[in-house]
Amino acid sequence: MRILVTGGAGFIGSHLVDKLMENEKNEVIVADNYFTGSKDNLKKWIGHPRFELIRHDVTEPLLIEVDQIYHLACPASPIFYKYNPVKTIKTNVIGTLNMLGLAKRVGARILLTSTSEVYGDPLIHPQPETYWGNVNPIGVRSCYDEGKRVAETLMFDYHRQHGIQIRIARIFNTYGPRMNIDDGRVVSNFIAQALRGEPLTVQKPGTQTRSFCYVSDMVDGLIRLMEGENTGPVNIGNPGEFTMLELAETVKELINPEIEIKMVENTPDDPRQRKPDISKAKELLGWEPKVKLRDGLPLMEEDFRSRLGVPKRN
Ligand SMILES: NC(=O)c1ccc[n+]([C@@H]2O[C@H](COP(=O)([O-])OP(=O)(O)OC[C@H]3O[C@@H](n4cnc5c(N)ncnc54)[C@H](O)[C@@H]3O)[C@@H](O)[C@H]2O)c1
Ligand SMILES: O=c1ccn([C@@H]2O[C@H](COP(=O)(O)OP(=O)(O)O[C@H]3OC[C@@H](O)[C@H](O)[C@H]3O)[C@@H](O)[C@H]2O)c(=O)[nH]1
Repeated sequence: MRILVTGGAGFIGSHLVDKLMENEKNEVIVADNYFTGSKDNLKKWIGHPRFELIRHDVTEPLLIEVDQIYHLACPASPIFYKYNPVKTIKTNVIGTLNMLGLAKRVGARILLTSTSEVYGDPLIHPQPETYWGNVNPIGVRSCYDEGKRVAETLMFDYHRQHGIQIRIARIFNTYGPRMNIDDGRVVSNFIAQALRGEPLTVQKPGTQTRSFCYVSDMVDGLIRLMEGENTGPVNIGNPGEFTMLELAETVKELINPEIEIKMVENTPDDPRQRKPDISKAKELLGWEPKVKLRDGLPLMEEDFRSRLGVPKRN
C-alpha cells in the first residue's frame, strides 16, 4: 500500500507515520510545507527505503500515485491558524480540493482530519455527529471552523458526484509528545510553563471545558476509520471532560506544586464546553480511548523535559 500523509511533519501526522511505517507492506510519502511541522519529527525515517518526504504546499496540486491519502495538512493551534487566516482557509478549501482531485485521478481512498470546531460553541452537550453546530461565520476562528466545514462538504460532494471513497474524522483536542513547545495550545502551554517555572496562564473564565485525547489513541482511531467501511463523520476523542482550571491544577500537582495559576484574558468566540459523544466510534470502529489524562500528561512531560533540557529532580 502506498500512503500519502499531508501534514505528516506535524504533531499527529508524525505519530501516524510512525504507526504506518511499522507495517512493512506500507510505503509512506509525507507532503508538508513545514509551517507548523518540522523534519525533526520524522528524522528516524529520513533515508528509509519505504519513506519519502516532500516539501509541498497543499494549496498547489500534487501529482503522485498513491492508494490512500491521510489529509491532515492545516495549522491546528488557534494562534497559528489565526496568524494568516486567508492562508488557513485556502489550505482547508483549495488544499482539500487538490487532494480530492488527486484521489479522483488515482482512485485513492481519502481521509480528512476535520475537527470538533465544526460544532463551534456547542449548544448540545456532549456533541454527537448529528449536531450541525453553532459557528460564527465571520469570527476570528471561522477561517479554521468554516474552512473545515467546507472541507467536509467537498469530501461529501466528491463522494456523491464522483464516487470517491471518503472518510471523515472529527478530532477532539489531542495532546502528547512532539507538540511544538510554543504551539500555544493549552496542554503544551501548561507543561512548558510548569517546567520553566512560569505561572500557568488560565484564560478566563477558566470554567470552559475540553476533553483531551492522547495521541496514540487518536492514531489508532484514524487508522481504524481509514481501514473500515464507514465514511463518517465520526467523532474521535476522549470523553473525559475537564475545566481549564482543573487542567491547570492537575498539571501543577503532577509537575510543579509550587507554580502559580494566573488568570488572563481570553480570545473571542472561545467555545465554552466541548465533549465528544463517541457512541458511533465505539459501534462502527470498535474504538475507544485507553489513555487517561493523568497517565498521558507524564509521557508528554518526559518529552518536554528532554527538549527543554530540564531534568527531573528526585
Ligand atoms: N491536535 C488536535 O487537537 C486537533 C484537533 C482537531 C483537528 N485536528 C486536525 O488534525 C490535523 C493535524 O493537527 P496537528 O495537531 O498535528 O497540527 P500541527 O500544526 O502539528 O500539524 C499540521 C501540519 O500541517 C502542515 N501544514 C500546514 N499547512 C500546510 C499546507 N498548506 N501545505 C502543506 N502542509 C501544511 C504543517 O506544517 C504541520 O506539519 C489538522 O488537520 C488539524 O486541523 C487536530
Ligand atoms: O495558555 C492557555 C491556552 C489556552 N487556554 C484555554 O484552553 C482551552 C483550549 O484552547 P486550545 O488553544 O488548546 O484549543 P481549542 O480547544 O480552543 O482549539 C483546538 O480545538 C480543536 C482543534 O481543531 C485544534 O487543535 C484547536 O483549534 C480554551 O478554552 C483556551 O481559552 C488557556 O486557558 N490557557
